[in-house]
Amino acid sequence: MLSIEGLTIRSKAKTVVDQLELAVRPGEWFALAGESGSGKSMTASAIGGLLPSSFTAHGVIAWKGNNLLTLSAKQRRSLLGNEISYIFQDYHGAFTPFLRIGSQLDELMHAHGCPDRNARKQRCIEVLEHVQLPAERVYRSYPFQLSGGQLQRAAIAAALLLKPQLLIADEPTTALDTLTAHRVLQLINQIRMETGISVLWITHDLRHVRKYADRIAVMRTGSLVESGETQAVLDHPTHPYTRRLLAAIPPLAPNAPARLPYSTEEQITPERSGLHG
Ligand SMILES: Nc1ncnc2c1ncn2[C@@H]1O[C@H](COP(=O)(O)OP(=O)(O)OP(=O)(O)O)[C@@H](O)[C@H]1O
Repeated sequence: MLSIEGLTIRSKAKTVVDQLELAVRPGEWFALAGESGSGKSMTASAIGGLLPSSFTAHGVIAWKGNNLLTLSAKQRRSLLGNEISYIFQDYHGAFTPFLRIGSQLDELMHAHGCPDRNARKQRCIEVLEHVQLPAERVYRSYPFQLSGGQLQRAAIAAALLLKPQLLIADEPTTALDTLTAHRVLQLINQIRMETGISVLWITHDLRHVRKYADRIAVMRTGSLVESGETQAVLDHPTHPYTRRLLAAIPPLAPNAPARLPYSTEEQITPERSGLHG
């Protein structure tokens, strides 16, 4: 469905993603994991053409027979929302502060070619209900009248409004408390099962990966170190970096051992980490 081949992202100063290969299948939840700065968000941004202007992307991001890296600005605008949409850690950024949620959702549909006012309202209410919000009230609310968890749900509603086939969720729960985060992940999973949408989930936190992700790819300093079925990778990580990430998961009880043994003497050599240059 989405296939990334030989993706390299660089600025004049540095290469932040190096020859990345991965594919997201229809309907699956794919986790792209790795610690801060490993290049996950840059990869996610490249898919929608959202890279900072000082960076260029090379390679292929194949989607429905097109290389997304070669789309025109107009083609990209039509793709975003309609076929591929995003939710981000900073859910406040999804909405303009002083416009009601309803008018912002309405405008999004209007801009994407839905002229019928009643049909727009109906779809907005439907999608707000789908993310389990009190739809009519939220439709009339300003962003600042909602809690963080409600606002992230509204951002998910905005992302789903035009019925995309791929949802890119870039650290969507980092700014939420644990319980709210858990509920948001459950909601995304429920939506995935109901709609068949694929989820590309960017995360530095492996705690929830086992529960939600079908497959996982682990990145380190711009390169892929390991990928496969989630259970196989987490139960039998082949790369020391993956073992280190797993060992960093806080144990459930204060005196419980870490999830997997990890030797601090285990060196991560450039060859094993997949680093180039
Ligand atoms: N706007 C930017 N300008 C310059 N460098 C950037 C910019 N955004 C990210 N970088 C650099 O690109 C590299 C990859 O960053 P990226 O945000 O993709 O990592 P990440 O794995 O998503 O980490 P995080 O979870 O912290 O966002 C890092 O070295 C980072 O410093």
